[in-house]
Amino acid sequence: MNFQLLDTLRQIKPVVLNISNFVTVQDVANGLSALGASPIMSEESAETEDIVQISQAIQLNFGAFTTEQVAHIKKTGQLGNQYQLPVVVDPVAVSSINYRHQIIPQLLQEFHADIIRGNTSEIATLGGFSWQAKGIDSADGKGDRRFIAMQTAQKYHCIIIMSGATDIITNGTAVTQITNGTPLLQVHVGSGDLLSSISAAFAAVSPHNLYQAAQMAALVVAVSGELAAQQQSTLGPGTFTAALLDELANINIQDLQQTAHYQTQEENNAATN
Ligand SMILES: Nc1ncnc2c1ncn2[C@@H]1O[C@H](COP(=O)(O)OP(=O)(O)OP(=O)(O)O)[C@@H](O)[C@H]1O
Ligand SMILES: Cc1ncsc1CCO
Ligand SMILES: [Mg+2]
Repeated sequence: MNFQLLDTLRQIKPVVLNISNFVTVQDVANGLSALGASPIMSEESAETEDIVQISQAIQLNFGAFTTEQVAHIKKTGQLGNQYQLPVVVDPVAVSSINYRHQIIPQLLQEFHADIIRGNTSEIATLGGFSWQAKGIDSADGKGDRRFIAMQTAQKYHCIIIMSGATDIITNGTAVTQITNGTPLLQVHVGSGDLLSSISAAFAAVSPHNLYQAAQMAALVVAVSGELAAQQQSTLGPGTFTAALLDELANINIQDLQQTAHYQTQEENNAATN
């Protein structure tokens, strides 16, 4: 785990281009900004290439798209690949809605996603596994989440972040499991979207080691949520939202080291298991 990436992110303040959904766009912008990155959002295809040229990473959220936005996402993803920026995809509700189940795998053929971040059912669906979902949320299911995440990473040649009470990060061979967090993150709509955008911010400052970027993104969100839930001022989902933003701004390497609960399995071991 490369904790130093947190300070690097704050020094560089990478510009992260987000195609966000209209539900969580402000959470994503404010969360990125609180952490120390520089968010920019856009819905206009005519300006996409200009914005890609001033960005250090791209996050494409498939939360609520129109036909025009599908074309915009495709163009942005392709330009991201062309300009060699890390591209993060969030396949919101791909498991629950047939239309998305058709469109999202197609989009993933049109450009390469470097990191895909989704909940268990979203990642399982992309990987070709079945897992119950309820709207935007994952539902209970039986299966080996670690195996599903690894297979999906191999299928898409990317890093997978499968979020949940335990976050699983994998490049297809090495695996990290993070058990930090709080059920309030699950209640807060958009904490997954925020994690996806923060993954892009870390990818921007660790472009040659996206696995480390994904590890840090998942750890920072989970630990910030856990510490926010412990604040005396946190009474429920409303106050949690404010406390989460404060924690994202205040969290430092020492907090992470003291609070982190994770296990890693490196490539050599993973290959034999
Ligand atoms: N039961 C839980 N306990 C602790 N942390 C959780 C729990 N469920 C989710 N989290 C944390 O919440 C964050 C978002 O993960 P989640 O799987 O809820 O994403 P999501 O379903 O895509 O969310 P959304 O669609 O609302 O953006 C992650 O940091 C994850 O660790
Ligand atoms: C609630 C909701 N509906 C479409 S996107 C979204 C936010 C989670 O991504
Ligand atoms: Mg989601």
